[in-house]
Amino acid sequence: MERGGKGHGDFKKVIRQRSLFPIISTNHVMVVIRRRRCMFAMVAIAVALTVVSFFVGLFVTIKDPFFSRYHFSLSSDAPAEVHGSDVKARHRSTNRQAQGELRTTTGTEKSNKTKWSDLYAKSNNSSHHNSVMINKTFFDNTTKLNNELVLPNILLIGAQKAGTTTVASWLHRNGVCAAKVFGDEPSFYKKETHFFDEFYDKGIEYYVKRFEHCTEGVYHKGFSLDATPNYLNLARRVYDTYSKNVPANIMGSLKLMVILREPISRELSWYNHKVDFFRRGITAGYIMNVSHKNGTVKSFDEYAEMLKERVLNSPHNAFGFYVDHLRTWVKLFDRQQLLILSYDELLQEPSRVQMRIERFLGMSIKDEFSNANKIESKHKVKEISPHARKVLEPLFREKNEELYDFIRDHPGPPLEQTPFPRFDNVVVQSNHSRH
Ligand SMILES: Nc1ncnc2c1ncn2[C@@H]1O[C@H](COP(=O)(O)OS(=O)(=O)O)[C@@H](OP(=O)(O)O)[C@H]1O
Repeated sequence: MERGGKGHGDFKKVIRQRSLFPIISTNHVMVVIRRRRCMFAMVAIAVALTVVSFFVGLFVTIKDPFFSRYHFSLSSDAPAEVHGSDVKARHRSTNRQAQGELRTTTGTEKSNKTKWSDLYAKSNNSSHHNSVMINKTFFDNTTKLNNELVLPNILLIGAQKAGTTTVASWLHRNGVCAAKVFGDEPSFYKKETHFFDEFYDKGIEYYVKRFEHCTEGVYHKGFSLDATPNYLNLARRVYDTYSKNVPANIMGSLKLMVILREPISRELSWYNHKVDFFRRGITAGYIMNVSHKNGTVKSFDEYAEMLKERVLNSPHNAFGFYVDHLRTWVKLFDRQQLLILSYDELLQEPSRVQMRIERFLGMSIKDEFSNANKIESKHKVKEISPHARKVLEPLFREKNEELYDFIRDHPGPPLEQTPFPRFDNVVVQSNHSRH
């Protein structure tokens, strides 16, 4: 049926007729059209590829200075473990990202499955000693820090009175960069910056000032150390500061170390420290609780009674409740970043502690520990009385048990002592009689 105008059949016919004239057939036209479509598609793909490669190129150019400036530490290639927290899961994914970047950069690194033992074996190879990064990264362009941020990449977080001065000075003597001491500040700032406990409010610039010289190249290990033992209960602040200011892959190579000492003996050592300072006329607030109101010095028995009250009133501040603090660290940081050391081993077999630290950091040190920060005073209390023990043992017993379980259930780097020695199996008193 015709509806006015030409029907569909007529239209085809016209095309066919027109196509016959002068040279090309309809089939030819269709083929040409198809080829053109093909060509358009190919041109479109080519344009798209060009655009994509342009942006990839731009991205790599922007990132390139970053790659060339940083040496990635072995630990950024380490498998991350997650113990169920969101933060840790995020950390793991960023670690994977770092591994991806590392492979892109060098094309030679191993996959996620690289074993820690392999990494340690690699780190024994001298060519790897220098490949440990300095935590140095681009900072917010609006800061006045030359667009660089330098934070220490080893934190010795405690415990107070557990031989931290000995370990820190050994590392400093052997090429690990120490914090800068300004003007007439006391020299202990070289070891302990107290940023996270005392000067946190001063902001990151304050911390950076202490370590910015550590990029000068004279520190052949590429390591810088803050050994403030008061950080033990400040994991959250450390995590917040590093995670805000340092790329996740570099943050993953932060090395954390802690030395644990039997808590009652640690308290005795801290008591002796404070009494010594008090007798020398130093009256900082934290020292005053070793004295009575009339200015006489408390005995350790009296001090133990007071300590018990304080710990029960504010358990989260008790340094001797190691397990509580370690739980937080391990929630926020990868367990493989944290090396737990034993004071008793430091006392009895220092060379083994040295070996653990060397392997954990990936460096080799010929020098040995010397015995630092030992108080020599005729007033020093050397033995824990039965009374003080009776007061303090019940306070720490349960937490000690939790600690052993925790360390067993959360295995650390392979170089860590396993099993961790129970405090009640080892000599409880300090090194007084041994050195
Ligand atoms: N090599 C070695 N082996 C065993 N014990 C050692 C060693 N070096 C230091 N010490 C003892 O550790 C105590 C001081 O620890 P810290 O340096 O961490 O103290 S501080 O928190 O920095 O004030 C202090 O303990 P006490 O003597 O019991 O008070 C030091 O004597």
